[in-house]
This record gives sequence, C-alpha cells and structure tokens, in this order.
Amino acid sequence: MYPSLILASGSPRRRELLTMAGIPFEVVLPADHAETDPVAGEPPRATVLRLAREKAADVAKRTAEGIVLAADTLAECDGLPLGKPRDRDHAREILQTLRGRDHTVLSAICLWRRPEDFIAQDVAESHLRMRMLSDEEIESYLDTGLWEGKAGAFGLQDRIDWIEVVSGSQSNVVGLPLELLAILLMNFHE
Ligand SMILES: Cc1cn([C@H]2C[C@H](O)[C@@H](COP(=O)(O)OP(=O)(O)OP(=O)(O)O)O2)c(=O)[nH]c1=O
Repeated sequence: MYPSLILASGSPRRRELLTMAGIPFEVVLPADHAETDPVAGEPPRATVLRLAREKAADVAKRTAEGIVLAADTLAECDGLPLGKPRDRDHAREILQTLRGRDHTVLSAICLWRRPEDFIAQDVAESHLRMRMLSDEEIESYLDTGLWEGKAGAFGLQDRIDWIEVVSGSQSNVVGLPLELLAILLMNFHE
C-alpha cells in the first residue's frame, strides 16, 4: 500500500492539478509563519527550493505517517524574482515589466516522507513569452482581481492568448509541475 499524500498548500490551483492527476490526497495547511523572509540576492531557484522545504517541514513535524508535498512558485525576469503582488499598483508594475518580454516561471516541489524523514526536492522551469499588452488591457485584467495571490501578477490560465509557453511544463506555470512530481514520487516508492 502506498503511503498517503498530504498536500501542504492553500493554493486552489495545486489542489485542482493534483485532483486532475487522479492522485488522492488530504490537505494540511502550513502555518503562515512557515515561510521565512526573503534573503537579499538569493537566486530565484534557491528561493523556491527553500520556501517549498520550509512549508513541507512545517507540516511534516505535525504528521505521523505519509508523504508531505509542498511547492513554491516564482516568476523571474532578467534575474529578478517576481513574486505575488502586494496590491493593485504592484501588480500593474509587474505586468508593465513583463509585457512583451520573455520570462521564466520556476516551481519547486519538496516531498517529505514521515516517519523516515526522507526528503526529495527539485525545481521545474518553464520559459514564457508575454505578448505586448496595452495599458488598457492591463487595467481590464487588474479589474478582474485574478492577479491576487499569483506569482508574476498573472495566471497563465486566466488569459491563455497572452502567454506563449516557449518551453517547459504548463502545470509548472500554474504552480505544480506534474511531470516532476511523477518522477519524485516514483523515486520515493522504489
Ligand atoms: C505564474 C503563475 C502562478 N500562479 C500561482 C500558483 C501559486 O498558487 C502562486 C504562487 O504562490 P506560492 O507562494 O507558490 O503558493 P501559494 O501561496 O498560492 O500557496 P501555498 O504556499 O499554500 O502552497 O501563483 C498561477 O496560478 N498561474 C500562473 O501563471
């Protein structure tokens, strides 16, 4: 029998993707303080790995048995991390930076198996191109509120004609790289 999977995430996108993949799971939310503050100059790849691990560790310490799954997603443009917008003005600023530009979305997965405390983690990267957007298009997207809680102030799933996925996984962009998850889970079950 496979150990049960515990999703350490409040993200509705992550729940949907895992449900679509047909993997049974329960949800245990990481504490708000599980993610520590940004570290100046830390590369985005290191940041997503660190944050996914912190969320997994927080839930693992409250889990007797099973595999805890946590993830973290960041957008990156010209080496600069673009996380979730603080407010509408910040979202506008991020979208003005991204329009017409190539950028990358990185998602880290951390699996933490209890009670053995085996850990597996890795990062998936997708390369994206956002088409040139007018100020009016940006404002109309901001009006929808869909940018809230999304890395890079934008959801690929919200306006699929605005973004071309040049390479990499689509589920990665939405917060949970399913191909990477399958590989990590397979290694865990060996
Ligand atoms: C780039 C991009 C991100 N996102 C979302 C995925 C993540 O939910 C969010 C990035 O924030 P995260 O901090 O990775 O996750 P979260 O706070 O939503 O959930 P939790 O920490 O509880 O797991 O941005 C999209 O939905 N579409 C996109 O195109």
